[in-house]
Amino acid sequence: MKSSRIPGFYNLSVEQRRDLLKNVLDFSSEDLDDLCINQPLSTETADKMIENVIGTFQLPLGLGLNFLVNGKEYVIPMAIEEASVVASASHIAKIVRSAGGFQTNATERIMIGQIQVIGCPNYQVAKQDLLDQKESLIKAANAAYPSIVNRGGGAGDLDIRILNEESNSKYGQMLVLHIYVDTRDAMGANIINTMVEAIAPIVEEITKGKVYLRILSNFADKCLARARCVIPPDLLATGDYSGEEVRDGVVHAYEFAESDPYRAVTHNKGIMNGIDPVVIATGNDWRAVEAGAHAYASRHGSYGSMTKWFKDENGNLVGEIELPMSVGTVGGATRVHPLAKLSLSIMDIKSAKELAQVIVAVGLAQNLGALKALATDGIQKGHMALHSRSVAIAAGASGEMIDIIAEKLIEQKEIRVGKAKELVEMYKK
Ligand SMILES: CC(C)(COP(=O)([O-])OP(=O)([O-])OC[C@H]1O[C@@H](n2cnc3c(N)ncnc32)[C@H](O)[C@@H]1OP(=O)([O-])[O-])[C@@H](O)C(=O)NCCC(=O)NCCSC(=O)C[C@@](C)(O)CC(=O)[O-]
Ligand SMILES: NC(=O)C1=CN([C@@H]2O[C@H](COP(=O)(O)OP(=O)(O)OC[C@H]3O[C@@H](n4cnc5c(N)ncnc54)[C@H](OP(=O)(O)O)[C@@H]3O)[C@@H](O)[C@H]2O)C=CC1
Repeated sequence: MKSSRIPGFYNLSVEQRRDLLKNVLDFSSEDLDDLCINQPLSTETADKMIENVIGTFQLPLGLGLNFLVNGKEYVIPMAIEEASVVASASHIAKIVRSAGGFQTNATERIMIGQIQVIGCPNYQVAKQDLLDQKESLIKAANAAYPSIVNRGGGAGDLDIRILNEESNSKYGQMLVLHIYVDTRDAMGANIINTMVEAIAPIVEEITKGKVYLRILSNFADKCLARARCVIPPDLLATGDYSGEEVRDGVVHAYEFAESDPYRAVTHNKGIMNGIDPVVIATGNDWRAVEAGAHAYASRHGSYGSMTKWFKDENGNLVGEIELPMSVGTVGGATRVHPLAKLSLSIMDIKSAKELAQVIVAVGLAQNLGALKALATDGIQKGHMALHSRSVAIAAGASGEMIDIIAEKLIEQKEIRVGKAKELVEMYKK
């Protein structure tokens, strides 16, 4: 990829955008047309993916542009129904690339499997007996899934917790075994679930208790991805607002989210506006990512911001994000849904670790996009202007009428379906 900076991409027609993409990314016309125009997910494939299929459900697939992450150019496929998200991500990526781009890193991709044991005659003894058998339990887990070991991953460690030990606890005692598994480029749910189910009988034998749940934990706090950006204030100036004013507004917005869960939830929704579309476009499990991200935002006891924004000693705006990111470049639907394969090739992603880092960079950009708008003109100006086309369609506009009605809604500063219906009726007369 030469550059992800493609000015005015949004002014082109969909066909022109596809043509440009073919040139930039070296895709054959047939490949792209097959995926985008001809049925991208066939009913036959869909019928094999889930149950009781009657069809497929489509979402718009747009491209987040201008992303520079660790010095590499990325065009980011985003599958989302909400207007202004893709524009906003591209807008901030354009600013951040002028400041050197996003810097990212990630931990090893260690996922956690849980085994719940109830009714141990002595929980402390059971815990010690399991720890004494640690090596053989890990060996048994790996024997249940040798291919992940051959790929350089597999179970590497375990630990034990006893829950509800206090005598006044509302619930009964239970022992929980955590097994830590490097799942390489897979999200790893099936790998982990196979392992925990395989070792459960051995755990029962050792603890003399009864095993109930054996399942992956979506609180993937050992599979983290991080992104950071440092932006000189002059790059943030907009309209009548100086860069310093925008920077300070963003920092105040962060402090609001950190101080108030009512604001933190909305703030974090804005972050997931960027994260979910990439997770969906790559065929990953967005429920797993959502659950993990919100739990991580509560890890200090109260629900807070998934990002951090502050002013550094040189007056720059610094943004940081760290989230669990249990995504894969293999497994699940990543290699089944044709558009997921296309999305991974558009980004030229080589590993799950790389994908995780790009995703959190998009989340950080999206958060700044929303905060910059909120701290200056307000969200309605940019967001509703772009949403006006959906409002026109909802009111019954079609074809060339859509843009005409949308423009009138913006002009008259009344972007709502009732008004659009009136305009559609007038247009038809
Ligand atoms: C919408 C913008 C970007 C306009 O912002 P602007 O300053 O008018 O943009 P611009 O015309 O100066 O263009 C700057 C760049 O933005 C991109 N861009 C600009 N327009 C387009 C377009 N039509 N299509 C595609 N890309 C577009 C494009 O990259 C362009 O560069 P160029 O290529 O021209 O050199 C800005 O107003 C914005 O970012 N607003 C925020 C939008 C947002 O956050 N939407 C999310 C929905 S609201 C929500 O759900 C979350 C929230 C808000 O509640 C979260 C929270 O509370 O924290
Ligand atoms: N709580 C949750 O989140 C749950 C989620 N799920 C679902 O599980 C699915 C994800 O499970 P997952 O185990 O990732 O997927 P899969 O079992 O579909 O795929 C993983 C397999 O891909 C193969 N593989 C090929 N190349 C690599 C590589 N480089 N690194 C790692 N593995 C590779 C491996 O098999 P081999 O070595 O044999 O080739 C590996 O076992 C998702 O669909 C998710 O929705 C399911 C249950 C619970």
